[in-house]
Amino acid sequence: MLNIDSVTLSFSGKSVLSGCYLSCRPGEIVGLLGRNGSGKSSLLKIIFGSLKADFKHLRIDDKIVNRAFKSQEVAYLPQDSFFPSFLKVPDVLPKIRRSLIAGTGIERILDSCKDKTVGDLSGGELKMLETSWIVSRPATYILLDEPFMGVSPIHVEMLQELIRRAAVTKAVVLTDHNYRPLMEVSTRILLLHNQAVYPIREEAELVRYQYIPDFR
Ligand SMILES: Nc1ncnc2c1ncn2[C@@H]1O[C@H](COP(=O)(O)OP(=O)(O)OP(=O)(O)O)[C@@H](O)[C@H]1O
Repeated sequence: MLNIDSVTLSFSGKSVLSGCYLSCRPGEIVGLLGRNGSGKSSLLKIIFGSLKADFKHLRIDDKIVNRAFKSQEVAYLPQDSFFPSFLKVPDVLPKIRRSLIAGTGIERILDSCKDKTVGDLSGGELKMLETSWIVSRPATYILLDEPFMGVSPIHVEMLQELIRRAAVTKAVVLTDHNYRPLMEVSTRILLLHNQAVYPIREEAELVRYQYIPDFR
């Protein structure tokens, strides 16, 4: 189980996170929502260890961890592309676990890109390649920052299936502003609001916290 609490973060004296917590165990998909600038990416980076918090208490499988990336137990997909554009797709494909993508539609799409470089891919193709690669890592804890961004609805469905398959043995934490697909795939939902984390049980609560408008 991954457990982070008491997260405090500020930039130039401006507080971003104050006493935040998050936990996730294999089999769970935790969806993290929050308005632009609420600190979702910062929280994921703090868990991964690429951003230093003012304070945090992180435990993975009951061990106190400072920088999770060192342990290889946590893998992180940043919001922006991280593969270099010159990388050849056929060099990435063998590192993707076929059992995770077979029959989802992603396998067919990625195989059709096997003569391309990363720079040739469309935004959606790139997201599918990167997400498939990250969930294929041996890490037990997978952090996904906006995996649905720029992905068309039919392909979002494929990514949801990929995430569900990964979560059979792993724990997944994901953020996204496509809140409906995020809510569909998540087993638990959290909202970052006013620097703190709130558990969300139903969509109506997102209206109350003014994350989504009241459509009524
Ligand atoms: N390196 C930095 N220096 C100064 N301020 C920063 C830095 N990184 C993030 N911030 C600020 O911290 C706040 C939280 O940013 P963060 O990227 O974590 O938000 P987010 O919830 O992921 O937003 P979005 O949904 O727009 O991606 C924002 O106000 C942002 O401007």
